[in-house]
Amino acid sequence: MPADVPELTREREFLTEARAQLGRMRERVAALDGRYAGDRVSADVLEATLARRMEQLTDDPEIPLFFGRITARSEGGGSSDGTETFHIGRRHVSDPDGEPMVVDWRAPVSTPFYRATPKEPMGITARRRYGFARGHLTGFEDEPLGSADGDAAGPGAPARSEILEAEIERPRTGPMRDIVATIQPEQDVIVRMPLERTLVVQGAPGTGKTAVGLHRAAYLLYAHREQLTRRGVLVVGPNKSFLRYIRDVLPALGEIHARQATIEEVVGTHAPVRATEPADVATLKGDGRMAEVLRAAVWSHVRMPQDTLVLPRGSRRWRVPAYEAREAVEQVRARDVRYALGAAQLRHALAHRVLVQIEESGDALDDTAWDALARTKPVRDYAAAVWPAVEPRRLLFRLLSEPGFLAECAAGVLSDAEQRLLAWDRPPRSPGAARWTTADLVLLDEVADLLDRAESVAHIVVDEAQDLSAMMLRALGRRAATGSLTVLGDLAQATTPWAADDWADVLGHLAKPDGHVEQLTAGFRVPADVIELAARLLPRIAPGLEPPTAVRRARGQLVLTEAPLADVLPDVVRREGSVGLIVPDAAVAEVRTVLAGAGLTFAVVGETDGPGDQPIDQPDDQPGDQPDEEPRTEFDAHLELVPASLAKGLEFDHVVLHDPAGIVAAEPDRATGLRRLYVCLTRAVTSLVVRHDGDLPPELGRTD
Ligand SMILES: Nc1ncnc2c1ncn2[C@@H]1O[C@H](COP(=O)(O)OP(=O)(O)OP(=O)(O)O)[C@@H](O)[C@H]1O
Repeated sequence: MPADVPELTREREFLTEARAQLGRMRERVAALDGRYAGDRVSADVLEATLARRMEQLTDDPEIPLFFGRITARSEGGGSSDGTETFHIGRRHVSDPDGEPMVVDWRAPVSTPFYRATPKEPMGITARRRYGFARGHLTGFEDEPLGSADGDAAGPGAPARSEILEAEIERPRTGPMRDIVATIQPEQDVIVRMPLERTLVVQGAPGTGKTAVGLHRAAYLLYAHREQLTRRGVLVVGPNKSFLRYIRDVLPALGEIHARQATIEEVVGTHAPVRATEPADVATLKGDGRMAEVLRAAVWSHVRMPQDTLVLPRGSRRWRVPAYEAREAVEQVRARDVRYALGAAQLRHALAHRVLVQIEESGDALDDTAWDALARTKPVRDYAAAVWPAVEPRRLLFRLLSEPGFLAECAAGVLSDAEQRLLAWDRPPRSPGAARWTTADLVLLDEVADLLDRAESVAHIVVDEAQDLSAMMLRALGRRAATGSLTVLGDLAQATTPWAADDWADVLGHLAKPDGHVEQLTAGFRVPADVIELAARLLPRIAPGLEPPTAVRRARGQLVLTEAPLADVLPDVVRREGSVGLIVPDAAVAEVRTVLAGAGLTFAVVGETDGPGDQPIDQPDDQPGDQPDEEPRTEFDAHLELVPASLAKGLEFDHVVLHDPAGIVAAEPDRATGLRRLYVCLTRAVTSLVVRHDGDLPPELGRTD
């Protein structure tokens, strides 16, 4: 970094001034209040808007207000050399005249900060990056990119940036942080893709998929603020621990209006999950063919009318003969509407036939007569007998407990053996007594959508999407029916028996066949030596996929040892940065005792409840509820004990991987076991110790 002291002083003064202006903007917002709104509803709306603004303007002194600056050729205005500068930060700050002091990283003017190269300077002549330590400006680095008269600085790659490298190499602690200061060009292209685009981001471990997906959500919320806050943004992650791990990223970017949920929570409105089931049953329930079975089951309720509808009115009785009623049913069915809407339309179609007869008899009826006729008891009863109401739980209960009904609905779709697999061994007494599984909830969600169209949000970011079944993907796809999705995943990290092995299939199940696949290849997490070890599994678990190219300078420390855990840990735990001890799920209890015996303090991933479970768009208005000293999530601990099944998506500075053979053996088949091992091996940022009992999986090859 250059020791340009006067310039550094100027930048520090600018920072102080920008902070003061941000404070002024906050005060102005705080001085406004909902009382000035005309009525109660607009007062609530205004208050909520103000609360959001306040949140955005929160100036955490530890978080740099800006992290970069670009010098752009100016068209009129600007300084005497024909350029103007823009400081780029997490949020917009303006001076009392409304002139921007810091521009939001998402504003179009900021794009060249992320993407300009000496070859394609995008209208800027220089890029500056700032170094900060605990919110204090420590230095800056300049990179010339082109001349003021429009010439490129020359061919070649962007200059090496120490600040960028320091950020990438920084020791990891606590939950996930934003990467807004160092988003790379190929990542930025994904972040700023148009809202209408559904994307799949395939990338090896640590290539920044999660980070990119969250920054894309923040970008879209900025670029389409009104539409997205009104229609909603949903972030779907693999489990609650993972959601706790990422929950601070969007708020740090000033965004609090995104719901974060697991797939179980997304479909959980129908019933609670109360049971698990064998993998083959869950896999079959997740198969896309189940959608056909459920559709047949729902529509099997419609019966062709056999009787005349008789509607007494005054002294007369009006009749709709069965053949006319059948015609009405056929016409409604041909419209291909949702089942519940079809029922309403049938009532109206029957009522219409009566209405015509009454009018032909010379009776004058007013505008409300049609509706009123449709609501009469004879019409409702007749329609309900022909087109009965369907309740999702009752329907699934019948399918899983009545082999005859299942056979009727699954004919030509599921084999006899598959039908036997689906059927409950010991059916519960009633739908209310059923112990539903996650896969059942997804089926209930499909039924609910066959009855009544699910509401769509504007955008869904779904992480670890390779692990979702076809039916789960359909549940998400319909929630983005009028919106779009950002789908993040890595086929090599698939660990569910129903996982996808092709992104085109995933897009098909999401009903977004035109979505397209982007790849990220630069690995920001895993050091080269560790990648080399993990990549030995790739030919076996995902033959077509490449390992990431490590961008970390340090090759990392990799140790394979048979020493007891109690001997390995103390040395690792003394190091700077977070430590993750990944063990087979079944070994958690035993290892917990070892850790306690060694006098080590630790948290267990997956065991934190409470605040982390709340979707972040729910106002957290009892800040005093949690004792100060209580960690907000398990990720505030220095040492974390991680069951292998919860390691996905997480990272730690130092990882001790205990019993790789046990991790592989815990899965239903070897390929899934090796993929689980691949996930666990790729959590380390700086060092990895693999502790084994001389039984390393042979697929890891020679390790000496
Ligand atoms: N441009 C970047 N600058 C600095 N750090 C980055 C950048 N991109 C990603 N990272 C860091 O790399 C690490 C891995 O990122 P992330 O968890 O998003 O990867 P991933 O592809 O989702 O990994 P996995 O497949 O294991 O879930 C994180 O610490 C993230 O902050």
